[in-house]
Amino acid sequence: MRIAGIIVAGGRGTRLGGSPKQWRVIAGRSVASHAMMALDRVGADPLILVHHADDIAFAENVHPRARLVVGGATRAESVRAGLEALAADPPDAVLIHDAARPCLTREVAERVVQALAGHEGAAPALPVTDALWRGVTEVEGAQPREGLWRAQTPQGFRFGPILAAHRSSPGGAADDVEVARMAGLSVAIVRGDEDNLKVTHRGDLARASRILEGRMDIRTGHGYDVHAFGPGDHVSICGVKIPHSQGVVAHSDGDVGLHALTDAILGALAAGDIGHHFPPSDPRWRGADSVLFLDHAKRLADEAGLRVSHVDVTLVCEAPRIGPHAGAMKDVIGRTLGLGPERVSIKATTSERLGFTGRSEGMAALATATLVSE
Ligand SMILES: Nc1ccn([C@@H]2O[C@H](COP(=O)(O)OP(=O)(O)OP(=O)(O)O)[C@@H](O)[C@H]2O)c(=O)n1
Ligand SMILES: C[C@](O)(CO)[C@H](O)COP(=O)(O)O
Repeated sequence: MRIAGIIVAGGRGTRLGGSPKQWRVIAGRSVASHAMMALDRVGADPLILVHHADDIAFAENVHPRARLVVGGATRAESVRAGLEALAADPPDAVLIHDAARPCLTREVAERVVQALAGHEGAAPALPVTDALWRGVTEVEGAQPREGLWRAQTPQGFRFGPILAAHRSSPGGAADDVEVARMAGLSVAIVRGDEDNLKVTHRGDLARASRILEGRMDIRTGHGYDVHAFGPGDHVSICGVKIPHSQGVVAHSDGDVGLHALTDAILGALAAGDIGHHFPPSDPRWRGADSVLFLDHAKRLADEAGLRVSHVDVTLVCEAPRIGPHAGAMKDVIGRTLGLGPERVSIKATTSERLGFTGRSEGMAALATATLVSE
């Protein structure tokens, strides 16, 4: 089943006040970006981001796969704009989600998708657990709560029926389930999540931020490598070929910096060490460019849903001098890992002529890598 995602982000956030809530940054990214990533994780494709006409600059930075669509004056009009944008190449189903609900989990979204197998629509909700009253300043009566639910998003639907329902809707519906029900569609209720709150009032941003930060997976790995100097006229360090009076003894290009860094990333992933992934006994890695090893570690991190956020490499040698090449080293590592120069640190030290590095018998490198969940 091909499932598209629509994230409605066209509101003004008047109840919260200040700049529109969906573009505020919590736990490292905008509220809308968290919402978008949640739909991305369940494979929704394409991802439509419906935004206010004034907010194009915010919307452009939300997600690399976002298709931007300008919304309308009400939530229902914004949803309709998103649905119409999909109509030329209709998916089988669509998940419609509030940008203002950044704490959506994969489990809730998957429950909605699974329920679509047997229904035209499905949506998450939580039963009302508090007593309900009617009244303004005094209690005028009790309202039975049995059979009442608090509606959440994403609300999922077969695409054709929900597009037709929105096209024929008179307007004024609070959500897409109401639009669907008015058109006679069946909508299953699936279990929602107390944490899937809609950022609406003061205090909700802080609560959402606490929930997201509590879920964040932050890992650190470290790596260490040594190579002996031997015959040759250059050394490769952190991807940069530096002329030198000696070379290094190694199976690959003997790049201590990239080997230590690759091991640091593998360490954060608890995925063994570089020798496990690229055995020295394997002739394929003879003279290999070590950028290849670093790229492999980055791909393993991507597959685990982790992003390399920062790396720090310390090179230990009496010579060659590292300083003049540190910028080029940062470029190679930054390009391979998708990091800006402010997130790649290259440091160097001599060992005061002590030990094997001090006697220039070889060089060493130490590295740490910090990985965070996407
Ligand atoms: N014209 C509108 C109005 C709302 N929304 C979106 O619908 C979701 C739920 O709406 P709500 O929480 O009411 O957001 P706002 O309308 O922004 O808030 P407020 O009512 O406080 O102004 C939000 O992601 C909001 O951006 C939209 O896409 N287009
Ligand atoms: C769609 C919705 O999130 C379901 O709870 C909600 O109705 C939209 O927010 P609003 O405050 O009603 O605009």
